Amino acid sequence: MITARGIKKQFGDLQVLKGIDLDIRQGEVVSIVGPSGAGKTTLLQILGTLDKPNAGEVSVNNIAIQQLSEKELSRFRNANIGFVFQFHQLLPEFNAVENIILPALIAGKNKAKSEEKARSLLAFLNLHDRETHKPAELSGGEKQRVAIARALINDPAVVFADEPTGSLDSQNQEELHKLFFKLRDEFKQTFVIVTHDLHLAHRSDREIKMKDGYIE
Ligand SMILES: Nc1ncnc2c1ncn2[C@@H]1O[C@H](COP(=O)(O)OP(=O)(O)OP(=O)(O)O)[C@@H](O)[C@H]1O
Repeated sequence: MITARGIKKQFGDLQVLKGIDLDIRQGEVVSIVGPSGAGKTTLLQILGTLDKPNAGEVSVNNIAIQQLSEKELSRFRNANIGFVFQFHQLLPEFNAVENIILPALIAGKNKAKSEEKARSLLAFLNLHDRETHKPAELSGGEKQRVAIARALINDPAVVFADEPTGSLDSQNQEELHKLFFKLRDEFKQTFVIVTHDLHLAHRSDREIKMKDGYIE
């Protein structure tokens, strides 16, 4: 479902990715682990089409990313890819439902239907009583679950998550782990997760270990 071949990336003189080949199948929870500076986030950004490699090719759902124009790429990304970051990046002035439906509105979907879907996602995430709460009125774990609902609103082929449990305590980390696996089991949702959380990595379907710009 995601194929990367010969990915290289450098920033100035620094060669961060030195030739990465990778295949990710639908319904897999894949963790990318490795020491700080190994290139994990850089790889995630390239797989997620947020950054371009200096060499190599990425395809998502059989679409070769480098062949898309910038406009086609943003449309493709919004429709096919969900993102979850360490810090939720919810908009403070919007409530949970309003935050979740933003990618759907950008994709031109019907507002009422999107709200209905946002509410059912919130119910699935055990947040049915938080629909009208703004981010400041939610706990860290709740904010992260709202961010996951936002990532899922357009039924993405894949969700990329960068340290999604990094700002959570162990109980909330555990809840988020369970949620990833529940979404995989019930919806065949694919996740690619950069993490220092080894408990999560060990429970994943696959652990990809990076070191110095290579996969070990
Ligand atoms: N935009 C950039 N410009 C210059 N250097 C960068 C840029 N992004 C990343 N780097 C450098 O590339 C290297 C790899 O960074 P990356 O964030 O991919 O590592 P990482 O494995 O995710 O590390 P961590 O676990 O600390 O988040 C680091 O040395 C970093 O400083």
